[in-house]
Amino acid sequence: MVSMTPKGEMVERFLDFAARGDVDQISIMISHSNFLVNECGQNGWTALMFASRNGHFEVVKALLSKGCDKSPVNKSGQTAYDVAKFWGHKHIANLLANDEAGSLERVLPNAGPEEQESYFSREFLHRMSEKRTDSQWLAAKQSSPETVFLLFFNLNPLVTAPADEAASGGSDMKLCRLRLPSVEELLRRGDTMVVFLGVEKLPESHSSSAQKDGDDGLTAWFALNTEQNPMDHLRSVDAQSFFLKPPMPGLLTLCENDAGVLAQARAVLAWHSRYSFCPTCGSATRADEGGHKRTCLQADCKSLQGIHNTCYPRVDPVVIMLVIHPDGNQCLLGRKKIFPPGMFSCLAGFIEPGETVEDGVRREVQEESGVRVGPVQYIACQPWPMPSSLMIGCHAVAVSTDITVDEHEIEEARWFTRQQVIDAFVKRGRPPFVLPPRQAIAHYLIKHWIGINANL
Ligand SMILES: NC(=O)C1=CN([C@@H]2O[C@H](COP(=O)(O)OP(=O)(O)OC[C@H]3O[C@@H](n4cnc5c(N)ncnc54)[C@H](O)[C@@H]3O)[C@@H](O)[C@H]2O)C=CC1
Ligand SMILES: [Mg+2]
Ligand SMILES: [Mg+2]
Ligand SMILES: [Mg+2]
Ligand SMILES: [Zn+2]
Repeated sequence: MVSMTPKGEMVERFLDFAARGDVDQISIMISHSNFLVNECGQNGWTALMFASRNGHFEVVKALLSKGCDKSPVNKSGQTAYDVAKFWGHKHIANLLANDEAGSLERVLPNAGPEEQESYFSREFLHRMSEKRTDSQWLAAKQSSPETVFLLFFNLNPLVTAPADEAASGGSDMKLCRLRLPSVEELLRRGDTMVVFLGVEKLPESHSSSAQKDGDDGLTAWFALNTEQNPMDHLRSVDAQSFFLKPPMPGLLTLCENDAGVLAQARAVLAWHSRYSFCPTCGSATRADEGGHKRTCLQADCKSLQGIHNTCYPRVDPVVIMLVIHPDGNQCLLGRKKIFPPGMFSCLAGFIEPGETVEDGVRREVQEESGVRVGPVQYIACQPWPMPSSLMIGCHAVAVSTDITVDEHEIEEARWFTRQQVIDAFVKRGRPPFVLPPRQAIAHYLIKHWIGINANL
């Protein structure tokens, strides 16, 4: 074993405290030996990287307050920011990114924009997928008075309008959070689909004090769907509540938190309502794993051997793209017949088997508009729960400009100048077209293009 100098030992001890989140020890050691904040250990990691790896927000804050350098990279070329981002500690990544020169750009000079939160994407529950197979835990949660139930009737969620609906323009609708007494009767009915969504995220300071009596103190959420009007079976439900329909534009009126949980719940419930029979052999199936799996009841069915994606909720990838003219100053937008009058949006289409995102973008644009596309860059994505798409948003550069629309799909496609797009955003004079709603990723892709070019 290689023997260490006293300084080396001190550094390793310091890094260990950072990795374990011991903010008190970290502060004491820094007060004597400030140089420690920028030291790295034998594996090339600094204290900031260890704290970022393990999600120790307070340690990261303490290190930064002592002038710690955020730019060093480990042997894989990752900064503390990259480490935090990779392990999903968004709050730490944000803290580290608020910086004159973003470290991501230094390491990956061609990196795209920061991860973008979109409508339908906010995760305020912790999914706790490891509990889906714990039927005892799930049953206990289903009969707990703390548990929250969301109710859907034919995939339409039960909501309440905000008290000052006039002031909010009918937006910010809330999903009704029902408790056990309201839904007890529905839960007993065999035709109610039940899906475990997750548990409320706990503040970092949460201790294990709530764990007495075998209760873990976690508030679970479930989604229920019925295909028969459940109103007769509900108890003590707010008289103002109602089932929101149709999905478009109804689902776009929810508040941001609720849109996120709705996207998860509705996509899984829609899958159950469309896949009641086994896609492999046509037999009846049973919902398992808290509603995240369907198992065929036919003992010799192929779907029971190995892992089959037919047994799990589906997500359909869709590319959606803003195509930019070779002159850099115009973008291509199209309209479908079903769009509201005057609205133009980004072209979009389902990815086909064996296709990359880039090839999907090039094919769909050519099919729908006749325009040929060169470089494609990923920008952001959005779950789209109608019924269960994942919109993969890109910018793409055209290499030809003549338009021939596919009339089956698109009524009209046109190049719009940057000025026309800005006029549509600010609704100045008589804008040449209406933008898609702000909740749609198409809106963000267009806005992002305008932002990119703002100073040119
Ligand atoms: N969030 C947003 O900003 C926007 C979302 N969208 C969504 O993107 C989705 C796809 O866009 P489209 O232009 O309709 O796709 P598309 O251009 O591929 O054409 C739709 C046709 O593709 C076929 N298809 C292939 N795979 C399919 C699948 N897995 N599910 C259903 N149909 C499939 C069907 O024949 C369908 O009529 C739509 O569901 C739409 O709601 C579309 C535009 C904007
Ligand atoms: Mg399309
Ligand atoms: Mg298409
Ligand atoms: Mg298509
Ligand atoms: Zn089967």
